[in-house]
Amino acid sequence: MIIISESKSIRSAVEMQWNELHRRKRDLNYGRFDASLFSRAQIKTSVPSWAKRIMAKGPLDRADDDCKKLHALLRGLKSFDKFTEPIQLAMCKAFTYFSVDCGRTILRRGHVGQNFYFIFSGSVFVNVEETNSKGQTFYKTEVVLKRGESFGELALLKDIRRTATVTCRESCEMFVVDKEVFAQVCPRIFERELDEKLRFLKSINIFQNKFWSPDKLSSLAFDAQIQQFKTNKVVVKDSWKDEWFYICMTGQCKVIKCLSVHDVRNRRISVREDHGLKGKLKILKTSTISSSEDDDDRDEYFSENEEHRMIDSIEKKRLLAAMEVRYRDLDEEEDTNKSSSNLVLRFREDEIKEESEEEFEEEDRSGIITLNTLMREKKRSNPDRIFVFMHIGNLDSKQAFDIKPLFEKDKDKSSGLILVSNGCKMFRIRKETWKKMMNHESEQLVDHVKSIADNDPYPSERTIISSYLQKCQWESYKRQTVKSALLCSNRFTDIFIRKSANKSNEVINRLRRLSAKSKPDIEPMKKKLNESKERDYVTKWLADSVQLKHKDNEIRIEETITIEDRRRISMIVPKVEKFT
Ligand SMILES: Nc1ncnc2c1ncn2[C@@H]1O[C@@H]2COP(=O)(O)O[C@H]2[C@H]1O
Repeated sequence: MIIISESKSIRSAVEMQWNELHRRKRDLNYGRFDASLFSRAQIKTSVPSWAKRIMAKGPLDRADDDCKKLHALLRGLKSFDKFTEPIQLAMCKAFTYFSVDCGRTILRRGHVGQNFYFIFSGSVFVNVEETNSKGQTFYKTEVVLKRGESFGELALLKDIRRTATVTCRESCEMFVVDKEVFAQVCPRIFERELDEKLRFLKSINIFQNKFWSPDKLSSLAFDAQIQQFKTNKVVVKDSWKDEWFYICMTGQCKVIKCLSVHDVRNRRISVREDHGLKGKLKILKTSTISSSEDDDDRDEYFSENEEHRMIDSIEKKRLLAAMEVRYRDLDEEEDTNKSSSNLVLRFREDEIKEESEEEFEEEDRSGIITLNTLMREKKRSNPDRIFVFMHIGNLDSKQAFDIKPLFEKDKDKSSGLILVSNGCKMFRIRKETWKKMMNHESEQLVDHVKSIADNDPYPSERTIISSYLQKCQWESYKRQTVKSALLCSNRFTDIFIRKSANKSNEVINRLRRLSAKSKPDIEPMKKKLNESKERDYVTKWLADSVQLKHKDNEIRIEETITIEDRRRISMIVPKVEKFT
């Protein structure tokens, strides 16, 4: 028999928020026609009445055909598919049907376990008790489980009390296995899962050490979870704040750093000027970000406004760009053999696609969001700030993600790294479990893990900011050179103005305004472009166009220019061809 607790349980903040939101929605929609009740999704996810009738029979009264029918209904559910077919059929003989309304408590932490549950429809909150720094206990939603997932196995497997409180998030339909049946058929499958986790742990660098006793590894494996993520789903929003420590089992993830331009501007980080542009290009004012060697060198081509304009255009495009940066650490910078082109960041506009509101809703329900949603969340919570998302590396199979937060405190409250799936299976260990375990471990073990953390492959925040600033400088330099090239070549400007007359008065006016200013000397700029190691197409094109000798037919400008330049240059390109 299934007993649902009638008394009110202590809710987590997430749960209360959810209930409040849904109460308001319900009030708002009261009396309205609910089309969702008739949607295909709804029809598909309710337990059919024939299945309920089968489950109303006792196990001995169920014919083989009944079991096969139930089996066909449940096949495809993630948790159910973990079991072998004979076990699945055995469970079909014993399943009972259970439906529960939103807000009810299904099982409570500390109680004796009686059942194991498969969720057929709806979703549940798994709430665990936590203690804050003041010693107060509170409930926190650990995870939201949905259709296809199961819960309630820990108490039955380990013969312990319930480890969490499970409450109903949306009205749920469940298939329930009694503990006796569970004890007969299920443990083997969980043992196999535990074996898989143990084998994986042992294959990871951090755990290959004689100081990890088999017992320690087993308890880590028992507490660990395996999760799968589809492409573009956010695995970790912030590595400093996440309560889990992740290792990639299969597939790959992108490691992304979110920079707030506001913070960048206020950090006094110097930009190394070692890529042929020394002393000339300071996008950021020396009052906000200093260049260590050249504070007094005010020979700037670009004002702060210039930078704002560039950032604004990014903003307008809602780009909050996912960028690619290959970096080198400032500490390594003595190695002058490395090409400065390593510092180039590339916009990945293609990755920022619009999402429909529906998709957004769906993600909210599952609790896992996409990178786009995370970007929007950031923007929404800090509307005055401009964020830049930089792709700083990848996480491949058997690699652990950002080990440092396991040892260090986030002293300066800077944000950590973001992990986004490219399609992956992840292994996660609760940081709390890890820390408790490490407290009792030998110093050698701690040193072993720390030494691995020290070889973390990700650049420091300082390096990332420095690389970003260099990128800004370079983009700005290129933009200014385009401007100069336009001004210097009368013929070019004339054609541009004439041909675009019908298209945009604004552009023409802007060009006229530019022409009114004094023309910069193009020769030093040309020299810089030629000297620069960054020989991309735009550079080449600009250098050549000044001499009116370029061969434009081969130039794939679309691939190489920044978003803002593209607007300006794409209008020019057809005319450029006439020079050949
Ligand atoms: N962090 C978690 N992630 C997913 N499920 C959990 C988590 N913690 C507890 N549970 C589930 O919640 C259940 C509570 O009862 P049990 O301890 O029997 O088994 C537990 C697990 O099935």
